Amino acid sequence: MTTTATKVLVLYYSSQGATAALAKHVARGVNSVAHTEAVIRTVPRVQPVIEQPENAVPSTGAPYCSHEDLSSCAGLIMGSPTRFGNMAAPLKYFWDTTATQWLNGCLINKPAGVFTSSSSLHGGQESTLLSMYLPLLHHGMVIAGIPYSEPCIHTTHSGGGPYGASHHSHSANSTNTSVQLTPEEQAACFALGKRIAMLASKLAAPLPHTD
Ligand SMILES: Cc1cc2nc3c(=O)[nH]c(=O)nc-3n(C[C@H](O)[C@H](O)[C@H](O)COP(=O)(O)O)c2cc1C
Repeated sequence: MTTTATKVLVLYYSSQGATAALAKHVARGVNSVAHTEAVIRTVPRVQPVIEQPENAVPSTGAPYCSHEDLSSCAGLIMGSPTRFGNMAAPLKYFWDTTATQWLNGCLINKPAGVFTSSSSLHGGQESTLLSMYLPLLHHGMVIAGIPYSEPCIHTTHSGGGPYGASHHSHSANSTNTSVQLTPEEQAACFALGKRIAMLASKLAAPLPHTD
């Protein structure tokens, strides 16, 4: 990570690996923009207190997101599995710890986008994407989806739409998720990452001086 790069936070939760696969392609899109770098972060599972709490550092995969990651990013792209048409509890729990960041306004005017994975095609991808917008709007972020100028949005037969990137994991039961993304799903992730990175670069640029 160079100190001059514009950082775009790719924040996701994934239990079976599909949303993690989407995050990699989103990050690829972010990194395709000059002087912009993806910072990939996850969040711990939420567990009942009678169970063993998570370790402070994950044994594999992306590091856990810190509040410093929020304040230092120039843009944010959030991904969650669809859980009953909504974002997964670990991400909601993370946002519930961000009252200080809401008060100090560290995310205001920064661009944000979202992505999801669901097992059924009409099982709530769009409602999940919209549910993820809510905390981002409360934090004052500028929401951006995927425009119809992207060919993948027209040709996809599974995930990807104007609300954000997505994946149809096809599993009949939620324990057998497919992480194989179609070319259109990959393209939608890339387009979303690239768009948020371009917006972050522009919005992070110093404003012209006026008297
Ligand atoms: C508690 C729970 C609720 C779920 N709710 C939905 C749902 O509403 N609609 C749907 O299509 N899939 C639902 N799923 C399936 C997951 O969204 C799907 O398997 C997804 O691809 C998992 O992503 P991951 O591999 O990143 O964990 C649910 C899974 C679980 C465990």
